Amino acid sequence: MFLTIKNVSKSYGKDASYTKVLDGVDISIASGERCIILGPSGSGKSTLLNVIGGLDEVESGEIIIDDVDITKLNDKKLVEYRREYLGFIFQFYNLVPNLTVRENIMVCENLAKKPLDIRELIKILGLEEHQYKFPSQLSGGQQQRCAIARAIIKNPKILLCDEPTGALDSKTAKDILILLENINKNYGTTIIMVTHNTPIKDMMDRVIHIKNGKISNEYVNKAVLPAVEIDL
Ligand SMILES: Nc1ncnc2c1ncn2[C@@H]1O[C@H](COP(=O)(O)OP(=O)(O)OP(=O)(O)O)[C@@H](O)[C@H]1O
Repeated sequence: MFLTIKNVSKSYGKDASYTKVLDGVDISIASGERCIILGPSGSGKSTLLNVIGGLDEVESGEIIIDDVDITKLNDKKLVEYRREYLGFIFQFYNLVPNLTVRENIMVCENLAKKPLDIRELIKILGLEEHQYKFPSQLSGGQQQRCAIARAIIKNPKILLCDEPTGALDSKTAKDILILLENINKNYGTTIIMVTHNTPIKDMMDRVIHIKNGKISNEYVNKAVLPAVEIDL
């Protein structure tokens, strides 16, 4: 498998404040797969995404990507891994406010070994007419499209999405899902998404439910719906 999470555990705090957040999590994800992680609030979804993203350390277990256990990497190697393999999208865009849309994307383009063509990406994401605007001059959906462009410009193998549609109305959310579907098709990007928006599961290949830090249910979707047919 391309990405294998083996017996990963993590906890926070000590004594009375001790919380086991991830408890022996095992997941395997193929390259180019679209995977959704669902679960109640506080079940450990974001923590799981953060450990895959190397933003948070595991307590025990392994996270193996292309045969490399990233939990064993030193800081320098971890930065390289993030740079080469990962793109992140969050609920609240996290754009640099005093840079234009194009400049926000260029910051990440400059860090990449083999970036995608910025003009093509701006076009695919429908940002041509907005590229010289600042984030404060954009709607939420436009800001999220810019955040996607910024995450994708370096052509990462894995796109980690934490509630990417959480701040958007249902029409704009669907537009974003269609874009993510296109990116997965065009570039073969593996997508791992955490969300409370359950209907999104119907457009994903692998569905994982997490409860109290454990996988409570996991299956591969037999009939995946196109994003345009998702009823949000
Ligand atoms: N830095 C931290 N220090 C202490 N506890 C933490 C920390 N980060 C997360 N937690 C705890 O870990 C648990 C899981 O948090 P996490 O954010 O992964 O859940 P989640 O499933 O993503 O929740 P939500 O759907 O509400 O975003 C929660 O009980 C949370 O309070």
